[in-house]
Amino acid sequence: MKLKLAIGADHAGFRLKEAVKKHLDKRGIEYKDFGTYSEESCDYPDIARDVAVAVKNGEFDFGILICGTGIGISIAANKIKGIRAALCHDTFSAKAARAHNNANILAMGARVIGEGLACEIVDSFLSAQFEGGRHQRRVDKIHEIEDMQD
Ligand SMILES: O=C(CO)[C@H](O)[C@H](O)COP(=O)(O)O
Repeated sequence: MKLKLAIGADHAGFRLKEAVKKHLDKRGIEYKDFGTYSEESCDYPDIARDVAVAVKNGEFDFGILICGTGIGISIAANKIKGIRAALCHDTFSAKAARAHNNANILAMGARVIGEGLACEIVDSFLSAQFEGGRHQRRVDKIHEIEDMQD
């Protein structure tokens, strides 16, 4: 299956986003860059919203979001119904985020990890498969909680 990704970052994540894009280019993985496009200060919820909505609408298989810590941008993305954004700073968590949580967005903090590790985390996230079974039941329960808010 040919993957299509949505990628976005705030000003703090801009440089790491560019490094991850280069890595995706090398791997021949298609993506759309939702910005930001410079290190000029901006607000991470704006980027999180655009990427999360595009992933939720099925335009992309997965999203990648980067801010300084990865915290704000993942919190914001998780406000979109159907989004399971996972903040990962190690490859084990990135793999588990897909295998157990069926995460559809990977979030990272550019002020926390370097480019090499970030690219390995992206690879781990993209190569893992959701295992279903008991994990599906738990993911369903997450979305039941979401539905309680309507
Ligand atoms: O990590 C972040 C949110 O979780 C932001 O990137 C960070 O808060 C931006 O800070 P500043 O405006 O001081 O560069």
